[in-house]
Amino acid sequence: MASDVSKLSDPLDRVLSVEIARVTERAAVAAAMLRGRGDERAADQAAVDAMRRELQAMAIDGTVVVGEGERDDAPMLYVGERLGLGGPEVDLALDPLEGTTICAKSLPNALTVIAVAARGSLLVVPDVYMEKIAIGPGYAEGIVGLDRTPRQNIEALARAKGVPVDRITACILDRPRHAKLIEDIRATGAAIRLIGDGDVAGVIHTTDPESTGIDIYMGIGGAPEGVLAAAAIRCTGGQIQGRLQLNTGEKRNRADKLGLTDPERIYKLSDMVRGEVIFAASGVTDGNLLDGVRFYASRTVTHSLVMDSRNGTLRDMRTRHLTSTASDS
Ligand SMILES: O=P(O)(O)OC[C@H]1O[C@](O)(COP(=O)(O)O)[C@@H](O)[C@@H]1O
Repeated sequence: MASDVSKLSDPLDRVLSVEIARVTERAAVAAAMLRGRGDERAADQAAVDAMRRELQAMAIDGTVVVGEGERDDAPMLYVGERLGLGGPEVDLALDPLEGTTICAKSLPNALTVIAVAARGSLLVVPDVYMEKIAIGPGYAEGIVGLDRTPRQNIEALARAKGVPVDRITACILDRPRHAKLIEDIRATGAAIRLIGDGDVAGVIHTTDPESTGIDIYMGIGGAPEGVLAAAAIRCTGGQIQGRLQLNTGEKRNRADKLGLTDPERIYKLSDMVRGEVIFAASGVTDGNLLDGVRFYASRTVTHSLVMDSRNGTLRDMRTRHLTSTASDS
């Protein structure tokens, strides 16, 4: 089947946008069974196994473009792996457990995440760091950017939002590399929500500041997570920019091989996601936008967001799984 965007509106693909929730739900249940056990690897492996099993059973011809790593390092869900029973040719960007440490410590905002797009429409990035900036919908294009200082960005956002700077909250990963960024933002008077992990959630939180209290995401995290976050922003509206952190020859070579030849390039949303996309995330632990998995005697309940850029839908889904089927995947 052809992979152009128009084919993504056929009936089979409409089913896909709901079916994809099953993939993140099953991964979330598997990871949640290992919440708070202090074993990051086990939780991640459980999520990987569940996600892979569900993807294998779908009527797609999927290729992992953002996954668990290179083929040699990742036996499953590696970049380039083909998944599915056959059907529309799609790119898969996934993170079976975004926030492995969060899950192992049972802290907020661990997610399972996937984005599905027509083949060739997602930016393929090396597994390096990416500097990111993101804001939610409703602002003029380009009011913030990686080519500006933190102060310029915070002040521009406050002006656009019509509030004083001290009403703005930025979300940043709590890392030593962000010491200067944090200092610069605090100097403006803005507040900072420091998160231990999980910058896909951090970016998504900017799309609903009234619920999450987060207006802007800034800082350096994983490049694969940047593409996943961009897929979500493509569905919700909003803006994101990313710049790969190619500070060694080896990293520049890896980027070069993927055709990313300019180490200074700022990637915009339209560079990272070049077409329509379906994005799904399920909560593993409780968070600002998604509840974690709830286990009861007879059922397990998952909470997911499924977004589809083709029709601008955002489904906020709670799914009950009979206990006998929720954990047997
Ligand atoms: O922990 P680092 O090296 O600063 O990397 C940041 C990246 O790690 C995460 O916090 C969590 O990633 P994992 O789920 O792979 O542990 C990402 O959200 C973020 O992009």
